[in-house]
Amino acid sequence: MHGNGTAASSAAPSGSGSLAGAHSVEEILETHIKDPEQLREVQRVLYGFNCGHPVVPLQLPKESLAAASAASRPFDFRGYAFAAAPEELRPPRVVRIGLVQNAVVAPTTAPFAEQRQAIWDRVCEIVNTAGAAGVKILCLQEAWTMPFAFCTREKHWCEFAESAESGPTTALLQPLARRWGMVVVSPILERDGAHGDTIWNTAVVIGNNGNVIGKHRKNHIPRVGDFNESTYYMEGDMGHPVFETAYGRIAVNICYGRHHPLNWMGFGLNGAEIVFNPSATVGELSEPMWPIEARNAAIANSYYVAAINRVGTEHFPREFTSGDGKPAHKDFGHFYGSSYVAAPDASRTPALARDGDGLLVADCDLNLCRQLKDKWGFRMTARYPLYSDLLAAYTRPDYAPQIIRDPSL
Ligand SMILES: NC(=O)NCCC(=O)O
Repeated sequence: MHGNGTAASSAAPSGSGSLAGAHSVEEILETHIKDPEQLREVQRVLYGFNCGHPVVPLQLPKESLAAASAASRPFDFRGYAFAAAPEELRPPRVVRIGLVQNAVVAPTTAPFAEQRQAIWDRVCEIVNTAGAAGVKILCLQEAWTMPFAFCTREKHWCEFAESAESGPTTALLQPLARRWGMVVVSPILERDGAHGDTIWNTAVVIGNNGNVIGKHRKNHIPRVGDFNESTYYMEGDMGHPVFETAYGRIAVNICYGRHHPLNWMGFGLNGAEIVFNPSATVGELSEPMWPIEARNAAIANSYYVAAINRVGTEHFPREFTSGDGKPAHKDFGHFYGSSYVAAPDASRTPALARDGDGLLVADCDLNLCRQLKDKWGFRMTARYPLYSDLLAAYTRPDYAPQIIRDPSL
């Protein structure tokens, strides 16, 4: 499945965040299923077919592949193309999107300015590779400018928070967006100066002209395991905005929101064609959910989903606990990368590596969204007034669950 046009690195040492020595589930399947017909059938069932075959590898520009290999550290760089059926009245609407997963660079004990600068430098290298490869909408991982220090509950990490509209990270990305004519989705820790310096987990959407189109604040804050994010910020207050960009209508469902089907639905009702899901999650907690949730959302809402996860293990200077019976520890566990794109027809790309930085490029024909709506009719067969009545009743304090008890009990 890796096929042409990739700069994937060679066999992973086991114990480095790899899967028993492999970079990905796909690599294990390809290595061990020797019969091509059986491999194709496994791919069809597990990864879906797009227009009758597995999602096709994309020929990436040679110069971009060379840039990825020559980067300060090489990264997993691969591309795939989703097609739609030809239509008589509409031309294809193909947009090239990019997903970036990256490990932090400097140790978490380094001065904050040094940590942030090292991440900025690394990610800008990848952003420029994406731009040169023709990516038109790029999304970075959750809270990309910092270590995911929310496990610690220590407040000095709040220093990384900055203005969405005029902070240094937005200023850094604006010229890159202009240079490449690329929309950039930049998930950061936001400090809202106009509202008493409150902090949010926010994705800033920078347009292809370098302007800030808008922002979205994470709707659902986890309270699970070491994800002690509620110590830092509250649930977002911006609903389910969809951003109409030069290349299509996009939305951002930040990390833990992916466990909430109604959150995905909100972006769909507002007309999203691509929903980015920048995340930070670890193997022990959520890995079996990862290949399912984004894909299910793409199917149910007739849009593309770009699922992006942080990668690597981040060690913190002081021990922390989270009241879950685990002994005090200094790391979250391994962020397992494995970013991928899912399409509304139930097909998906293979994942980026579990154990290293990566850039995944995907050509998405947006015509596929309406084609799937026409085929399956989920928007028409949904019973919104029925759900609306249920939710209205459920949110009242006097709600009684609709349970019909077996009278013979
Ligand atoms: N960043 C974040 O919300 N993580 C929560 C864990 C998960 O959703 O898998």
